[in-house]
Amino acid sequence: MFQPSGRRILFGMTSFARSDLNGKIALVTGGTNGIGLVAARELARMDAHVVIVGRSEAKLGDSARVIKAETGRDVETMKADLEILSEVRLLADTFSTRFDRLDVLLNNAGAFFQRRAETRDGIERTWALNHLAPFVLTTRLLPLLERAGDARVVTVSSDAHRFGRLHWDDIEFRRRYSAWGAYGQSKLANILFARELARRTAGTGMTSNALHPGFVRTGFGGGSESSLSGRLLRLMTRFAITAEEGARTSVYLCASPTVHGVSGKYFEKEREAVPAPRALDDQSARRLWDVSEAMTSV
Ligand SMILES: NC(=O)c1ccc[n+]([C@@H]2O[C@H](COP(=O)([O-])OP(=O)(O)OC[C@H]3O[C@@H](n4cnc5c(N)ncnc54)[C@H](O)[C@@H]3O)[C@@H](O)[C@H]2O)c1
Repeated sequence: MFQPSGRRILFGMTSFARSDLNGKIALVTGGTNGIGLVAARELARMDAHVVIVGRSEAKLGDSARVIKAETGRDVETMKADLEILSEVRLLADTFSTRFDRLDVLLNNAGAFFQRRAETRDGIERTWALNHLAPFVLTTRLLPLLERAGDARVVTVSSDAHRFGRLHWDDIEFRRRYSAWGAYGQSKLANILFARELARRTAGTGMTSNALHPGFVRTGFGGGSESSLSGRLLRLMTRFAITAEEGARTSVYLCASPTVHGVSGKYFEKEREAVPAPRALDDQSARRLWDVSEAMTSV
């Protein structure tokens, strides 16, 4: 089992008073690129013991070296393709063998898919990666999160949730695929999931929040340049903020003392924000939990 070291560094990029995460264990999905890489680096800089998750061993190694070079901190890596349910479960089980608790879980990995495709499990990819993966990873890691006493689960949603709705009768867009429809639905699900997790863990000390990182210049939307919406997305990135800026709200929710005990909320620009009314619907949040359990309990 992991034993924390005793080193302290207090400097960095965030606008809130720097936290000391010495001895805390943080798991960051999508920690090899974009927002997740910056967030992982900042948590490491605050002395957390950080584990990054990615699909490629080589990319994980490169990212760990970058973080080490910039912070002096070692980060651990765990390989998993989060589109595949068995790999999400294996990741949670491997993590649970290595560590006896988890203080910070940053559900950050996500993507936009221009064309409909299914995973090896036969599940539509956007739904599998953006919603079912964080659902399975978090629920499977709940015993470790509970053991931490005041664990934080932070789920990266998007302002795109505002045009999303839950297509209960066709959640995987089998009838007619819309890339933005699928993405918006998954990001709405992120907020409803964070909210329902907060409700279920109320009073335990654990918190669960969701956020919009801003419009961020990252690898996001890569591979969709051939379509009109993909080209538009790439054009618009000129006006986007940097990954350094885009990681701020994630790091804030993972580490700031200001949000200690705050749960079930949605944040933008390091401030609580009001999501779309659909994202505040507790009945939908409960239904989503049941549907997600049913879809992943095979
Ligand atoms: N960039 C934006 O403008 C923006 C806006 C709103 C929300 N977001 C959200 O922010 C989060 C991070 O995105 P980003 O902008 O840093 O994009 P990115 O493409 O740079 O990073 C996404 C990360 O997810 C990982 N990932 C993708 N598929 C995976 C898989 N199958 N298994 C494991 N890991 C996988 C990638 O390796 C990468 O590390 C996403 O959830 C995205 O929906 C981004």
